[in-house]
Amino acid sequence: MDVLKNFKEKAAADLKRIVYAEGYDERIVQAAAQATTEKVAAVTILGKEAEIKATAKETGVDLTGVEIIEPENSAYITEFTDKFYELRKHKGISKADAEKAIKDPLYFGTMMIYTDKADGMVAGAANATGNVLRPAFQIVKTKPGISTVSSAMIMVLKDKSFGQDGIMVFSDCAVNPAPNSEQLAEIAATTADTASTLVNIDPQVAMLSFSTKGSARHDNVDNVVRAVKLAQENNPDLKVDGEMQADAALVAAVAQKKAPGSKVAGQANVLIFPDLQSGNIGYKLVQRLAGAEAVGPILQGLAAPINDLSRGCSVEDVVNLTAITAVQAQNK
Ligand SMILES: CC(C)(COP(=O)(O)OP(=O)(O)OC[C@H]1O[C@@H](n2cnc3c(N)ncnc32)[C@H](O)[C@@H]1OP(=O)(O)O)[C@@H](O)C(=O)NCCC(=O)NCCS
Ligand SMILES: CC(=O)OP(=O)(O)O
Repeated sequence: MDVLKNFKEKAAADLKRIVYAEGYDERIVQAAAQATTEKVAAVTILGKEAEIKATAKETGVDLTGVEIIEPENSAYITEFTDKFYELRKHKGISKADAEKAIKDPLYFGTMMIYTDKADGMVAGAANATGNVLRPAFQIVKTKPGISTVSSAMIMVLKDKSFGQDGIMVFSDCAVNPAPNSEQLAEIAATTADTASTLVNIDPQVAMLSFSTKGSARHDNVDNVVRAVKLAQENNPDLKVDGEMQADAALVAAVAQKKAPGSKVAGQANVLIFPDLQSGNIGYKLVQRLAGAEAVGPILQGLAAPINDLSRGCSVEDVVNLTAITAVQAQNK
């Protein structure tokens, strides 16, 4: 299964408008040209028009068909400022604070989505994750029924014996530093949904720990044990089990010894990490040491698709995440 080709084909079938907030980054300008040529999305770049055009010239890319908006000089400033002020005035912000925030391309781009001027946003090539997340949390907020936004990484492994034909989904690798049991249980269910709707995986969810079925005792283990119970109770049809170590989740022979009788152990294709330290470190190790392609982080649970890039991203990574964001917008 060529996952990324699938996303691009789906995106091209019903073109969505995706905003790039970081027009000052060369990779973003190149990606805008590529995504437009490949018909992955209709792209709007935010930033200084003269600078963006100069970057395009220097890097030899053609921006025909790409929309460029300068937030500071945009006709939308008053509308966006008023809307943002209404959304955040209970937090004590002034109109001047609202206008200052809205001139930041990350807030401006998020407000374009909120006001239906765009379908999704991709940012984070030049910004830390927190900067991309804050406007999303403050403006578009969560989908009905979801309280915690989290993230999924689609891992395309070289060894096709793992996951579903080498495809696995990891979470949470980007958002919640220390999820409690309720949040972990919700992250498990949301990630299973992402796995089935975005990559057509029949989810088998392992909730990871340094303990398998009571082999170790610690408060951190108890947090995962409670999360497993909640995830099972709240989603009776979901194949979810734990707490288990990564080897028990992935290797049938180990699963037989450590978690006999588990319907998930040994064949997990969705891995839920107990916290952000393990999740972020875990995906980067698999990416760098096992040569896996790591697509994401894809934000899940937001009311509209906004996705964060790693600052180490390539132009191809930006185009791939654009395709995924566009497909999320189609599924919205
Ligand atoms: C996500 C993050 C930016 C939240 O920032 P914060 O300033 O600590 O969060 P706050 O507690 O002040 O919350 C800000 C708002 O976001 C909301 N929020 C925070 N986390 C949320 C979540 N997971 N889902 C939904 N809303 C969330 C809060 O409810 C709050 O809303 P409000 O202002 O309307 O009351 C922070 O948790 C973070 O930095 N996470 C790690 C990101 C990271 O560095 N990842 C590693 C690299 S990918
Ligand atoms: C997802 C992630 O780790 O992002 P960054 O590398 O930008 O911190």
